[in-house]
Amino acid sequence: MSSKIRSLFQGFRSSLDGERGTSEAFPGDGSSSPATSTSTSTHDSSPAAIARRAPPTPPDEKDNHHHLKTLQRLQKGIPINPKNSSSSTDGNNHSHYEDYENTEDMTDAQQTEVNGLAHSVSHTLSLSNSPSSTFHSPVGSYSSRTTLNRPSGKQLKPFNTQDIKIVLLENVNIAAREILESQGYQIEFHKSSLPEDQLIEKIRQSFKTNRDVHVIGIRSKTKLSAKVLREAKNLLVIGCFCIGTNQVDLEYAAKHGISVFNSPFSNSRSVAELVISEIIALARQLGDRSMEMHNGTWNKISAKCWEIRGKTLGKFSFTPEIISWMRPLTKLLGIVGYGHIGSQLSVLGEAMGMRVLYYDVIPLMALGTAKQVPTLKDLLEQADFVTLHVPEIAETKDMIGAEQLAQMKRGSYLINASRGSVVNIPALIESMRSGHTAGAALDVYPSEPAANGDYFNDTLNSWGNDLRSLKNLILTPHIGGSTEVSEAQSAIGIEVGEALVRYINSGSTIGCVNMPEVTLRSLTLAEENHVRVVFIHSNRPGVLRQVNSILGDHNVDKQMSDSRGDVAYLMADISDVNAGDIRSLYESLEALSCKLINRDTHGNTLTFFAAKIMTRVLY
Ligand SMILES: NC(=O)C1=CN([C@@H]2O[C@H](COP(=O)(O)OP(=O)(O)OC[C@H]3O[C@@H](n4cnc5c(N)ncnc54)[C@H](O)[C@@H]3O)[C@@H](O)[C@H]2O)C=CC1
Ligand SMILES: O=C(O)C(=O)COP(=O)(O)O
Repeated sequence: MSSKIRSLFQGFRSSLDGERGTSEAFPGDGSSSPATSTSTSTHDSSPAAIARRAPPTPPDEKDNHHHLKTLQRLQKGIPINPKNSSSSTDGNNHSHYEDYENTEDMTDAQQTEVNGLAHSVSHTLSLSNSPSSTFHSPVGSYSSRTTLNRPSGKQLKPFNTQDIKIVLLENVNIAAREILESQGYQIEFHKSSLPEDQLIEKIRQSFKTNRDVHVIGIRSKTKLSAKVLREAKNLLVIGCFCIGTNQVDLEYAAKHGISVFNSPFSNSRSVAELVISEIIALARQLGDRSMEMHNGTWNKISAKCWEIRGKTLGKFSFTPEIISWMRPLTKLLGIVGYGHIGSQLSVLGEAMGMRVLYYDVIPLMALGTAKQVPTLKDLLEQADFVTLHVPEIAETKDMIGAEQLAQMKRGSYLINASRGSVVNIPALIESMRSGHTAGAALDVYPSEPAANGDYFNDTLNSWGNDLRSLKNLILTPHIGGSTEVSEAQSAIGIEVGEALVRYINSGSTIGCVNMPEVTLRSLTLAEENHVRVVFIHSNRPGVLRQVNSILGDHNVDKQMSDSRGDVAYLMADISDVNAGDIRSLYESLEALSCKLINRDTHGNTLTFFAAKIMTRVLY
């Protein structure tokens, strides 16, 4: 990368850092765009047509220079011409973007150009939104973003699901929609989430066919319970266009051969930055001062307002005793859950002069001078700010209740941007009313509305109005990951969109959260009579023997199999398969079952156990 490009990019980053404002649109936001649209791509997705497509030409530095210029102009609200942005420097363009505060308000075509620029810049310069993006990253998950742009081997096509039909909910970013449409898949797009009964109805009616949905794409609101999944008889895969996957019944999905993908860290930095802003805002009671000013009240006070940095020692030299005496004056940040978000926060907190302690259920390498503590209690007793970054699982439900709040120091603060179920809200209200907890910031709630509107009251959660009445309590509508244009939302769209395409077209489960991770190198164009078999089955003895006896009629070139709990995933590339063989191969695998002994409470019972969960043949 030339130094010119690098310095341009640095300028671009600092302009982002300095000028970014975030907001999120949902239905009810007055947007005039239709809430639902169905698009049927006219692309020819046959293997031959796909193979004919030329691989994309990588943009050269000149293009980067231009893209960066354009992005800088977008960030500054300077008009550019979406049809011919290369002429944007002449100052004579009439902007299609200038009135928009964010791309949620843009048309799809305008978002497309912005995302395209961002995607192109980030791919070409190998940029990451997150300085420590490889930390804890699952194999292949982040680097996989570039895979679709590489010239690859033969593009496979599912045998028994020719027309892939996708329902996208919760305003999934345009970047994802483009990736999926470019494959010729059909997409039904919805801006908001749907409650269970409506979702079931939607699945039943989608694409005017009977439950013919192959892919569902959601964010954090849509609950894909067993009841909902049971209706989606043809579902192959779920894309969670977010980090959390607690909204999906992962076990039910796996047992029915439905793979689930998420974006493990594309919005981690966005959450960490929001938390940093909240730490300062709580320490200075910014929320209250701002609210007072909005109501016309000037209330200049310094009582119970603090800096968060460590106390500087200035030019004087102090004895170690004095230094250790001064250390407690440094504000201590306590991070619960030191994963992608927690560890980002650790770096940012230290950069602002805070000391960092963290608690996690597994031993993790400390970044900087942060220290892991053995128990949650150790952390709660010492930290001035406690911030929660754990997943929603049984162990984290009500993790912070009355007992834990009492263990926290008097005058300390609590921040929750993980999941609403992690904090017992009535206990927090009590602790704040008593003055024990000096302030809190909540981004997530046990029940959250499916769309934007006047929903934050006692109807949704019984204590909604109690929360609204509390001082020094920052309430945000689950916006931790809500940044866009080359940041969280478009990055997530690209990452999950590409994972879905890889899964549908090649069966690869790399990055999957509920299946074993299995992949094989691509088939080449020269391998004409080769097909790929994906067989998801119960993890029981004897199944592989039966599968291999079916595959054995052909030549098994390569094979990989792995299991996760009760479910096993086998992928095999076999050759010498004529077009006419594909159906019988598929049907033999579909019919596969094996005999097992199941014991009931009264003794031994001989039963037949169906081994097959799902068969896919890709050719
Ligand atoms: N507010 C928002 O918009 C967003 C919220 N989130 C939430 O934040 C959560 C954390 O995200 P990441 O850092 O990316 O997840 P991660 O999986 O990278 O890290 C979670 C960490 O929590 C630890 N952990 C699990 N159970 C624990 C327990 N009982 N006690 C202590 N530590 C425990 C894990 O070992 C892991 O290190 C997500 O699961 C999601 O629910 C994520 C993104 C955006
Ligand atoms: O990524 C996550 O887990 C989040 O909580 C963000 O959710 P969202 O995409 O904003 O609904």
